[in-house]
Amino acid sequence: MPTRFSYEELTVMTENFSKKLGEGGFGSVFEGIMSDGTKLAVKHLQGVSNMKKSFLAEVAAIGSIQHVHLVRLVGFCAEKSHMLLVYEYMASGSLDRWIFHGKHERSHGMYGKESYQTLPRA
Ligand SMILES: Nc1ncnc2c1ncn2[C@@H]1O[C@H](COP(=O)(O)OP(=O)(O)OP(=O)(O)O)[C@@H](O)[C@H]1O
Repeated sequence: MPTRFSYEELTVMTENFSKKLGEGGFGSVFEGIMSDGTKLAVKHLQGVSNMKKSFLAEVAAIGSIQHVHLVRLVGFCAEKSHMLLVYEYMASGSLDRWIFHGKHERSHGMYGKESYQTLPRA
């Protein structure tokens, strides 16, 4: 099961949500670092404050999935109206970039060998 973090812990891990990685359909994603140095992606969900029950059910379902080709849900936070998801950090960027442009860009050598090798987990 994923770890339950307090909002305070995630605020510390993301240095007050200061490093934005991107923006998704449900809110912004921020870089976080755990005390052991592990990098994380913290997704701060917006407009879901009345969905706490479904949120927790989803977390339990997604949190039980572990697959080499899927980004792992490390933890979550559901505190008052704050709902956040904590994922392992993916260094290769957005999946759409790989789906729509990956082949073309790779063939032109825009990504290093290392990025190419991480493709199955991107
Ligand atoms: N695990 C991650 N590691 C690193 N960056 C991430 C991670 N998850 C998301 N991001 C960054 O945050 C951006 C938004 O991600 P998010 O998953 O919220 O959006 P999305 O897939 O575009 O849309 P949706 O919210 O509809 O799923 C991504 O494009 C990426 O740059």
